[in-house]
Amino acid sequence: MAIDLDTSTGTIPNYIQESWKRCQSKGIDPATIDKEHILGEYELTEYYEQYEELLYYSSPILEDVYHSIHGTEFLLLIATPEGYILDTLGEPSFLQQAENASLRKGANWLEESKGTNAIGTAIVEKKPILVHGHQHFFQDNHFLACAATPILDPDGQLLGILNLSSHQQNYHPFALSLVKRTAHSIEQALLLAHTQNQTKKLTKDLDFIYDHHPSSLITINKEGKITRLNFAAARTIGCSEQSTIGEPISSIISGLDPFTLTAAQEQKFSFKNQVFTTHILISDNHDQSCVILQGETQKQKGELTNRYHFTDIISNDPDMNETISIAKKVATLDISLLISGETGTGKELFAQSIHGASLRSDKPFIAINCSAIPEGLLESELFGYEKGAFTGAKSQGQAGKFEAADGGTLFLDEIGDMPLTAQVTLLRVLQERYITRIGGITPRPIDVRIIAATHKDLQKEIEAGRFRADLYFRLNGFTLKLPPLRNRTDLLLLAEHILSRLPFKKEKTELTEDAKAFITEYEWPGNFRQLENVLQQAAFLANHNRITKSLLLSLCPSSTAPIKEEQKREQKLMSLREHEIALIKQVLEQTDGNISLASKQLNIGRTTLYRKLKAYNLMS
Ligand SMILES: Nc1ncnc2c1ncn2[C@@H]1O[C@H](COP(=O)(O)OP(=O)(O)OP(=O)(O)O)[C@@H](O)[C@H]1O
Repeated sequence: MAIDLDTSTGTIPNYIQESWKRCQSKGIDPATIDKEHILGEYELTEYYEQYEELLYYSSPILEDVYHSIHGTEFLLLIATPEGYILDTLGEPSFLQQAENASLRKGANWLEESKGTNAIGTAIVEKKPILVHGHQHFFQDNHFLACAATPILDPDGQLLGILNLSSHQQNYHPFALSLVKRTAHSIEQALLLAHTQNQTKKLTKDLDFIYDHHPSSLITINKEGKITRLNFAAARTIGCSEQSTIGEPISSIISGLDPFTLTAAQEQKFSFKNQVFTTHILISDNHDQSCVILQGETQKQKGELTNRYHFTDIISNDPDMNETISIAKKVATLDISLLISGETGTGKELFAQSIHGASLRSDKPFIAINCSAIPEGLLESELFGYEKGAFTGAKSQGQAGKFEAADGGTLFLDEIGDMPLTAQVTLLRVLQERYITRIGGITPRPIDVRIIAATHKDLQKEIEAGRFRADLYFRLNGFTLKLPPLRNRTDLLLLAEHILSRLPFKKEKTELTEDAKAFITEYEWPGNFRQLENVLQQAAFLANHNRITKSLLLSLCPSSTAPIKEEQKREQKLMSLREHEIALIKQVLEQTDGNISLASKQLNIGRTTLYRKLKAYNLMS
C-alpha cells in the first residue's frame, strides 16, 4: 500500500510528512520490513558500556513511572542516538506483541530501518514526537501508538531516546507529556551527577593547589586550632601534618596570636630566626581562616642565613650524642673549629647549629665552599677587591665573605681543597685579624669566627704537602669528628624521622621488618643525605605506604645484600662509582653544565658535586 501524501486535510503533522518524504526518497517499501539486524550479546554489551551512565540514572526513574502506570498495556524503552533499543519495561500482556514488532533490546529503530516511527523520527527531529497508527511508515506497525522524546546530556547533546508505545486503541492523550516529564527527570539526574563530579574534581584541584602552593598555608578554626596545613607550611614550621592538626597555632608557632589576625592587616612576627608576614583569608562562614605565612629571609649582607639549630640534629647514638654535647659547649667559646666527617654526615648542620648557639647568633652566618670556587677567584671571594683590581671586576669594588660575615661566623667548607696560595693569605688574615681587599691598600679590621669543615684527612694532606700545617693548627681550635652513618646505632630513628616529615605525603609510611633490617645493615656511603634520598624515593614509590626491603634494594645502586665484609664493599664502591660517574655525566649534559641545576637534579649539594667532579676528573 502506498502512503497518501496528500495532506490537505491538515491532520498530519509536518514532521510526519517530512519523515514520509525522507523514507520515500530512500526507496523504502512500506509493505516489507527488510531483514533486520538485531544486536548480538557482545555488541549489546558494548552499547551498555557506552551508555552506562544513561542506563544507571534512567532505570530508577523508569521503574517509578512503570509503577505509576502499572495495569495499562504499554512499553517503556530507552534507545541510543544510533537507534538501538537498550532497555525495555512493560506489561507482559503487551510485551509479546511489541517483541513481534521488534520493539525489543538490540533492535534498530532508525527511520532507515523502520521508516517513520517515534524513535527514529525523534532522532532526526531532535524533539518530542508522537506517531500514531497509520502514521507509521510500515504497515506492520500501524497497530502501534508511540510517543518519544530525546534525552539530552548536560552539554545539550543527544544522549538517548525515551519512548512509550502501546496498542493504538489504548493510546492515552497524556502519553507524550508523560514521556517529556520522565525524560526531563532523567536529564536532571544526569545534570546533578555531572555537577557533583565537577565539584569533586574542583575540590580535588583546589586541594592539590593548596597542598602544593609555594607559600605556607595554614588553616585554623575559630578557636585558633590548626585544621589543615600544606607541605610548604609543614616545612617552614618543621612539624609533620599529623603532629600539628588540632593543636593551637600559637603553641606551634610561638609569636603568632591567631586572635589578633585580621584580613585587613598583615602581622609580622619572628620565628626560627626569620621574619614572617601573615596574610589572612577569612572564609564565608568565618569558621575557618586560612593564614598565609610569608617568610622574609633575613639576608644580612651575606648569601646564606643560619637555618639549623641543635634541635634539628636527630640522634640517639651515644657517640653522636657525645659530639652534640661537646659542640654545644664549644659553641659559646669564641674559638675556631674544625669539623671533619664524610660527605652528608651533617657538617654544615653542626656549623649552623653552633653559630645559632653562639654569642654571634644575631650576626651573619656566611658559608663558602672552597672547592666550588675556581682557584683564581677564591681570594677575591674571601677578601673582596677594590675597583679596577682586575679585568671583569665590578667598577665600585666588592666586599668579600670576611667582610660580609663581620661580627658573625664564616663557614669554610671543604677547606682541604683550598689552594696553597689562598691558604697563605688566609693564615695571614687569621693571625692579623685584618683583611685588605685585592688591589687595595687599606687594611680593614675583621671580627669573624671561623668554622672549617673537611671530609679529607688533613694530617695526610699535610704529609702530602697539599695543606699547610700552620693553617691547620690555626683553624683547629677544636676538632669535632662526625661519625659516618654505618657506625651509628640509631639508623631506624633517623629513618623514622625522615619518613615523618616527607613533604609530599600525608599518610604515615611504614617500614617492613626486612626493610628495617636492611637499613641498619647497609653501609650508606652517602650517609644521611643518601638515606634521606633513598627513603624519600621509596616513600613515593611504596605500595600501600609500606616500604619493603626489595624496594630499598632497587634504590640503592649495586646493592643486592647488606655489605659488611671489606671485599664486598670494594666491589660495591667500584660499581657505585661507575654508576655515579655515568649519572653525573648524563645530568650535566642535560643541564648544559649548570652546576646548580645539576646538583638539584642529583639531589646533592653543590659542594659535593664539585668534589665528585674533581675526584672523577670530570672538570673541563
Ligand atoms: N643527625 C642529623 N639529623 C638531621 N638531619 C641531618 C643529620 N645529619 C645530616 N642531616 C641532614 O643531611 C643533609 C646533609 O647534611 P650537611 O649538608 O650538613 O652534610 P655535610 O657533611 O656538610 O655534607 P657535604 O660534605 O656533602 O657538604 C642535610 O639536609 C642535613 O640536614
